[in-house]
Amino acid sequence: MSRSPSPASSLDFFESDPSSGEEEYVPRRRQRKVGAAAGGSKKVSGGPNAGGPKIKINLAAIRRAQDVAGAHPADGPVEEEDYGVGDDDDEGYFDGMIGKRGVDLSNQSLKSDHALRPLWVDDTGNIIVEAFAPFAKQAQDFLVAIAEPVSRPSLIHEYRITKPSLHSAMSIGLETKVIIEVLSRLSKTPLSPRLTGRIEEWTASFGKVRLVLKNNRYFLETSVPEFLQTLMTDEVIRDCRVTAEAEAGPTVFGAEQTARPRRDYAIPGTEEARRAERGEIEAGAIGQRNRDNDDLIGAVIGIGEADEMDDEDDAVHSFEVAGERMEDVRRRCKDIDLPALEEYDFRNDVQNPNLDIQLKPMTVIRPYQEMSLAKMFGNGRARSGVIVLPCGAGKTLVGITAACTIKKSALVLCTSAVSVAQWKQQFLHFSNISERQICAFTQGEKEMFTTPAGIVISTYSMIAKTGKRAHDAEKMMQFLRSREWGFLLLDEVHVAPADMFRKCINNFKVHAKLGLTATLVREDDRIGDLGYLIGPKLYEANWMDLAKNGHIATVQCAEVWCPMTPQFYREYLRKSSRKRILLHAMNPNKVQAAQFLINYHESRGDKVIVFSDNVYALEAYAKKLGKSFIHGGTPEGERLRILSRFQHDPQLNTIFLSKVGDTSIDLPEATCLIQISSHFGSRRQEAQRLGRILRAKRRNDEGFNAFFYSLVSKDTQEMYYSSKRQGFLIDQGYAFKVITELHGLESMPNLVFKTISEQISLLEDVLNTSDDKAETADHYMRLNNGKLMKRPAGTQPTLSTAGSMPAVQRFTAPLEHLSGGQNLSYREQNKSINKELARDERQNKRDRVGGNGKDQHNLFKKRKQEMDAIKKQRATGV
Ligand SMILES: Nc1ncnc2c1ncn2[C@@H]1O[C@H](COP(=O)(O)OP(=O)(O)OP(=O)(O)O)[C@@H](O)[C@H]1O
Repeated sequence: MSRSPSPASSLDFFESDPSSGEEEYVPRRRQRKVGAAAGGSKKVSGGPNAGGPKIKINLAAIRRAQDVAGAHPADGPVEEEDYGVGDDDDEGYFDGMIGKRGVDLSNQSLKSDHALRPLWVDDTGNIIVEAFAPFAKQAQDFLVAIAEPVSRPSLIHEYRITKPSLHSAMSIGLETKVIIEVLSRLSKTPLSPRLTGRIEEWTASFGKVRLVLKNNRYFLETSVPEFLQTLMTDEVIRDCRVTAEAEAGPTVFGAEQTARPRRDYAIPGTEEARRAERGEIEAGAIGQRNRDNDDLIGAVIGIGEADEMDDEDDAVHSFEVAGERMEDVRRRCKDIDLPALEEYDFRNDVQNPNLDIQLKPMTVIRPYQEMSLAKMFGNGRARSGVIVLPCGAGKTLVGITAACTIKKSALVLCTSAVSVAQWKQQFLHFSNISERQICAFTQGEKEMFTTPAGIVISTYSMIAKTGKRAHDAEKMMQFLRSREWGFLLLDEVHVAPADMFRKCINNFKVHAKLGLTATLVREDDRIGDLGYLIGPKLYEANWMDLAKNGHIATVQCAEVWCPMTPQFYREYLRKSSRKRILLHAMNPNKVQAAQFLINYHESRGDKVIVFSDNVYALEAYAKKLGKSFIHGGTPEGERLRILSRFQHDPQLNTIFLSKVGDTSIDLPEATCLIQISSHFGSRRQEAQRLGRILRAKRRNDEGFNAFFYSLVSKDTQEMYYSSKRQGFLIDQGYAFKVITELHGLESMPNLVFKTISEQISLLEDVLNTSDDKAETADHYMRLNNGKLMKRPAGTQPTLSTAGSMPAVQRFTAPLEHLSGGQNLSYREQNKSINKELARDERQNKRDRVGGNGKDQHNLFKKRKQEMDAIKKQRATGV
């Protein structure tokens, strides 16, 4: 399945079948482990009752890149991400997993009909799926619900049962008995008692404790007296109790408090909703259908419906906890294995006014969007949790449909002012909400809705801001804090665990929370915190399935190895790590590879985005190759003009973008992406960048492929970071191919840096450049008054950050900033290709209206003649 990189004779290797396992490239970090300590293959012997053959599974080839400790370059600084993300590669979501790595089946015997069953399940909870086996599709639907997908390439998938994954399963209505029974039926070997024991132990207490918001006060509820005892005597939770309640002891409610109905209404935008509207199905029928659907695999292998929760008839004990200690309560409940379930019975909430919002009749949601929402609303209530869908798959519509289902006031948080504008526009586009009912809370807009219920859209940084606020912003915050919200929607929820944003979740009285993301990864250990901050993962789509069905584009990925020139490499080995960054980014062979690929793809009719985190390299490449570029310092008008020309002008087919283009950029025209310098090892950034071409307009053309190239200087630290960055995408099933030679490059006309003297001159430029140019962060933003300033920590660079800033800002800065000296490096851009392009455009315009006299419209000719006559009269006095 894996192969060592070999020279590609030309780009035509992309024509090979992308689904072929043969073509898959396993990154270096994995390769090191293959056949070494990992124990490349394991034997499974047929037991006495097995009757099956002896089977060998090559496990090493499908292990995750993250499993293997790659050599960390001694000089490789790991830069902090935005939002306070640190540098450790950890997988918080997997905390509490049963087994660590690998599938050990040495003591297991095969069932006689094992060939029909798709799963290998070991006693530690690691699962291998044969994606080609009968029932594999149903098995995967089931596994997504009960386990963490670890890696899903074309033929063999890997999952892992973890404590949080079991909690997710329970939260969407699966029962312990069903989980064990279905797993057992799908497994080629009998389940070990150790595994079933663990599953029983870990699911025993789930769903028995609930966190409920009533009349602006939070209560912990349980119907199990021992759990109540544990909660009330726990020192952390005791500390969070509201004192008056503590003295009074817990309240006992009737059984109706925990009744768990089935969903008996249709999710808007679905076929079911349309049939219900036409009166073709009734509520009772919907409830029954959902009962059947909830039994995920029952229809296929004959398991009966899941049992109802057995606590329905018990009395419920509850005590109040302080709203401002919510994070502590949630975390503690998780730590003592009594995770608090948060569900909102919005249909029976009479305290909060209803919001008149529904999807427009023309809005139809896609099957995977419906499936993710069915997990959220499975039992009639709104479960808090996280939905994971690939970039460009339509998370916005999922969020809007959830809001249309709950029909209560909603608060939407996004990462930038651009996203706020996009969310507002999408709400207005897909639903019947009126302008009066929806408002944005950003630096520039601070309107409140005037109706009893409404929607507010804001940014994490706006909400999390500490210190003194402007009067109107403070008033808005008071408004937001003072009321109960039916629904909190968190876009790009992977940012929420960062210190500065956590308070966004705890600051408000919220019933249901939904987090949306494409990349449930962070380079620190905090992704697991989402489990208690928001709720369990409710659904995670398979990127490859969505690509197969044309919902996102099919992408061919490649890593292009560019050898360093001898001169550059000599300096690379001598210099400090900061200078090294510039040297491997500016490697002349890499510039040539970029030029070759741009030419190749432009000639095929592709629109190309070139990403560079390093602004120095970005400008140098773009100027040398005569292309337009955008970074944090590019004025707003110029950005818009370049983006618009990229979309509509057949003459402008390539743009260079810095980090500002990572998110919030919707360019469905783009079909090819080339990365020349990247942000160390961020898996999330790699996936977000790929997301820019997943929306390709032409994705439904037969045989259409988008292309993603990462250019890497060979034998430098870039190679290590590159393989780390690819980890997430490889686990989604993307195969990275290695190109070591671009045939035809040498003979390309106008090849840049062809002679040694040109290369040495470039080297001199790089060596004479100050080390701070090595920074990969695009630290600058342009204010409305045209000045550049350092972007505040924690804010994300976006394509219109400038527009979101106030005209006047007070900030501390060195003296040269007062003289505008800090702009010097950006002044240069005024002479850049961007300016030349603008000049050309003006000239073209003049030519079009006939400024040079040729092809002039008669009207202009006449006007010119009149003006000439007047001038002549004045000059001659006649
Ligand atoms: N059911 C649908 N019907 C019609 N259009 C849809 C549907 N779902 C999504 N889209 C369209 O797909 C495009 C991508 O959607 P959206 O911007 O929500 O993606 P996303 O998942 O948020 O991507 P990213 O993570 O990159 O921001 C949008 O133009 C959106 O209108």
